[in-house]
Amino acid sequence: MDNTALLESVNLAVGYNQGSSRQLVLHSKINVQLHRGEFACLLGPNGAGKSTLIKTLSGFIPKISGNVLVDGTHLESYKRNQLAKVVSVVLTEKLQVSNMTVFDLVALGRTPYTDFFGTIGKHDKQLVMQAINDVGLQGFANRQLVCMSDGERQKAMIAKALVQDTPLIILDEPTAFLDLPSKIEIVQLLKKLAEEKQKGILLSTHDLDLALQLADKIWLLGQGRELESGIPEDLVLADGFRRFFEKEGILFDNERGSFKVQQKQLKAIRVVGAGIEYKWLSHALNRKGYQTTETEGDYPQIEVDKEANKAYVLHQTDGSKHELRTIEDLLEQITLD
Ligand SMILES: Nc1ncnc2c1ncn2[C@@H]1O[C@H](COP(=O)(O)OP(=O)(O)OP(=O)(O)O)[C@@H](O)[C@H]1O
Repeated sequence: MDNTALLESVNLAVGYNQGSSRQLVLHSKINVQLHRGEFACLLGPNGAGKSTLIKTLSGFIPKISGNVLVDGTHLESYKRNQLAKVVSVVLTEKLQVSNMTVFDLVALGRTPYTDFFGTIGKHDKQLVMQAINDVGLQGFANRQLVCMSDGERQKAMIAKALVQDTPLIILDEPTAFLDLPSKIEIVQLLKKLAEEKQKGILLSTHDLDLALQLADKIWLLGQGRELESGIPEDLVLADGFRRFFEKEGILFDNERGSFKVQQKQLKAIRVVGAGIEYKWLSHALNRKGYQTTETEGDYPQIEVDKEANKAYVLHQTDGSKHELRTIEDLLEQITLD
């Protein structure tokens, strides 16, 4: 099996040339690899340099130094049309082609395979319609892009990348304008393409939760830090998300794999029980500033008693007892007492 990485950076420095002698170097010594069949997500806070890295890896902006290899060959050695058969790129810039239809835009993805006049054949048309369906834009083929929402246009751009039929696909925040079900659909579709067609797919995203669930590899980028890459679980265990994302008052919960807002927890309360009711009751109490504990003490106690159909039994420190059906009623009762 060919083990050459589809995309590789070697001591890559990325940034911007500002005038004749000034350079803004955002990151240097980036060494990463993306292999066939791999679905990688690039994550990092705002301004970390994700778009800059994506644009450098896909040849849209020049590197500062180091090398980018695409399928083992230096990026600069590719002729434009050759490169278009190896890598398709979806950037976030707003489209300037507003009087085009979805079909016309997606069909542009076939350009590397068409003749001098850009004529597209029956097979190309089928691929275009298939890609339009794959991204969930059934019925939109003849719609003008100007008459579509940002999310729909974003799906059309992804369809264009799909019909380009390249082994490597690089996308900069492709799900930024999509609603949650569409985000999941698109990310799943890209993951499936990586798996089934052995493509290498790299996307930058702020959807940490989706990346944790679906990425084969995560690349973490932060300001002034070296890029760290690995499988999601190893990065969590190495405190990667804490180091790259935590801010004052916002904590990454390594157990759950998600962020939580740090609340001032002043009052202790004992919670006894199990199951989903127990989990969401603790959630509500933490949100209201209670520190929940399972240890007995001189503070109120709540039993989660779903079986007996009373749901929540509150024992106050003065000996009073209240049986409540919802968490909302319970929170009100605690405040009243
Ligand atoms: N053309 C440019 N010239 C100079 N500096 C730039 C240019 N484009 C971006 N920058 C700067 O480079 C840094 C990284 O920007 P970049 O867009 O790569 O970050 P990002 O991680 O993609 O951020 P976000 O999550 O907000 O999209 C920022 O400080 C930005 O201001």
